[in-house]
Amino acid sequence: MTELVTAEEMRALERAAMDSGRVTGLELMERAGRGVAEAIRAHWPDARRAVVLCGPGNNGGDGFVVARHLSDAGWQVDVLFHGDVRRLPPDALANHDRWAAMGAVEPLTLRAVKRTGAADVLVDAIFGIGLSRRASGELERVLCHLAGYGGDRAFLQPKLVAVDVPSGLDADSGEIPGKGALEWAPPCPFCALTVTFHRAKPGHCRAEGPEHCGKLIVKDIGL
Ligand SMILES: NC(=O)C1=CN([C@@H]2O[C@H](COP(=O)(O)OP(=O)(O)OC[C@H]3O[C@@H](n4cnc5c(N)ncnc54)[C@H](O)[C@@H]3O)[C@@H](O)[C@H]2O)[C@@H](O)CC1
Ligand SMILES: [K+]
Repeated sequence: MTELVTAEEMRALERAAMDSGRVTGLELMERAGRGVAEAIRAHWPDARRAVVLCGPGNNGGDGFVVARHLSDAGWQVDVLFHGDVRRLPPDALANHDRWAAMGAVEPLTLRAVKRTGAADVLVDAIFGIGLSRRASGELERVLCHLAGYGGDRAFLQPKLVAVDVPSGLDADSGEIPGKGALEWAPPCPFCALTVTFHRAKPGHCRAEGPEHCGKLIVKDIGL
């Protein structure tokens, strides 16, 4: 079994690499997003339409990078964003702005996600290792829908790729914070593919992780 790193160890590795001046956060995000776009094009070679769901942090930042790389490869890409642009971390804001100069950014709502039926690929860039509690409100409704609430799992799962971690899954425990035992559809998508960075995290390999991750690809981002 190759070595696993926890979310905290990953953050420490990223911080050390940035503090050493070897790499910037923006370059790490570029490598991460580019790696996800490469994995998507390899997994869905005939696809040409993607919808990227971006959350309020750097996982969303990766999503904006993925959108730009797929668009540059000739894909038709729509981006749905949940959050306050003014509160995006700097690297995510920079990539939001780069994307916004080439494509639209629409609000991430359940209605907007349901309209994406024609997309070949749905990119989950809502939460990564920064998830700290159960998602609530519109995000919870979106994540339950992506989990197949109402019977759409067989339709949605083959299209879903998670950036770093399926949103709603704890990257260390592999649990879904706040998921009740009797819950039919957890607020966390079942994905065909998950693309993570540097090393797999414990949550990819234990508890509910494997079923929600699908095929796991680990991309080197030069840490
Ligand atoms: N330089 C870096 O830090 C890099 C980070 N990367 C990406 O950044 C991700 C981590 O980014 P962040 O630490 O910003 O966190 P996330 O983007 O995973 O989460 C976004 C934000 O959501 C908020 N949040 C947490 N749980 C929530 C909930 N239940 N409801 C609503 N909001 C909630 C938190 O404030 C968190 O900052 C990684 O998973 C990876 O995808 C990669 O780009 C590699 C480089
Ligand atoms: K994610």
